[in-house]
Amino acid sequence: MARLISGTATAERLMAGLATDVADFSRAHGMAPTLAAVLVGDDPASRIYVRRKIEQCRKVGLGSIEHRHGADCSEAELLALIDRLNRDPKVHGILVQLPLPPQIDSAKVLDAIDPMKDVDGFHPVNVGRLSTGTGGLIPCTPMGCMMLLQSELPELRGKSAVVIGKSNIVGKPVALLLLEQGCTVTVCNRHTVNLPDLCRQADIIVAAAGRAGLVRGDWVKPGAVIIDVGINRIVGPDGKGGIVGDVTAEEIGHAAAFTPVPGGVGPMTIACLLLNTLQAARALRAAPDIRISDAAYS
Ligand SMILES: Nc1nc2c(c(=O)[nH]1)N[C@@H](CN(C=O)c1ccc(C(=O)N[C@@H](CCC(=O)O)C(=O)O)cc1)CN2
Ligand SMILES: [Mg+2]
Repeated sequence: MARLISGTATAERLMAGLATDVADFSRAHGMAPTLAAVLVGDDPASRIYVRRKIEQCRKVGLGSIEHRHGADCSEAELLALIDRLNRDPKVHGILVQLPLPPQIDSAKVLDAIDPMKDVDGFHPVNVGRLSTGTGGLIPCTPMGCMMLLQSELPELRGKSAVVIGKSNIVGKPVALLLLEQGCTVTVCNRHTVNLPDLCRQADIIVAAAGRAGLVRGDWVKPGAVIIDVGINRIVGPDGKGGIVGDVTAEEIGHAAAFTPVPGGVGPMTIACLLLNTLQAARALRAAPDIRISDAAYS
């Protein structure tokens, strides 16, 4: 039977360690690392995720500020808010919950966030740092994927990995992180010719295509490790709603290990966001002199 890699348990352990580190930071600097979470519009899932992020901040002792705007918020208003948060020395991390309403250019908004406060790791400076392996803030879901994968397979050098999905949030950054660890990476999408054959050769499959049950049992090599990033809302034959991943979980008993949905990568996303907020606060404290806006750092 394949081992279940619990994101819920790993996230809890990560949060327990974080609580200690956050307390140390707060004691040393007389202020808690603080996250500003920006929610625009009324997408129900986004509201739940932002609420959870704020709750989890409280659990580990991080400060948090929530900024809510209606669905009719203009791009200019949002950019003005980002500018204020960039300049606010009491804010160490800025997160703009995605997706944004259609009148707002998401790329423009993400580009406006100070890269040192970009705790989602979506700013082009952090994307560039990731692609050159030169540090920066790493996107939360890919970081969570790597932590879960390495808890099962500590040595990744020489392993073959297939990533299904090329999104900026998951597919591309996770492929870069795998490359950095010495994997041979094939980045695919659900239209890739011979996708099942490519998967059958892989030691690692990261499924991030957003298609319920896309990866079937006979696509999986015995002993492979499967990281399922899909979050697909479905209605079962009994009429009840639920969430499933991109992998047909009941068919992969011959894998070595897999992340479940729910309870796999999802909980790690928020834990890694908290970790990034602490990292950002530390980096800002370490480099106060190069920041024109932070006169309050002493
Ligand atoms: N600014 C950002 N926007 C979005 C991100 C992101 O990382 N930054 N990722 C997703 C949403 N997301 C966090 O924001 C997120 C998604 C899912 C989970 C999670 O814990 N999922 C559960 C199951 C789903 C549920 O219960 O509703 C799980 O997998 O166990 C956490 C965070 C898009 N937007
Ligand atoms: Mg948009």
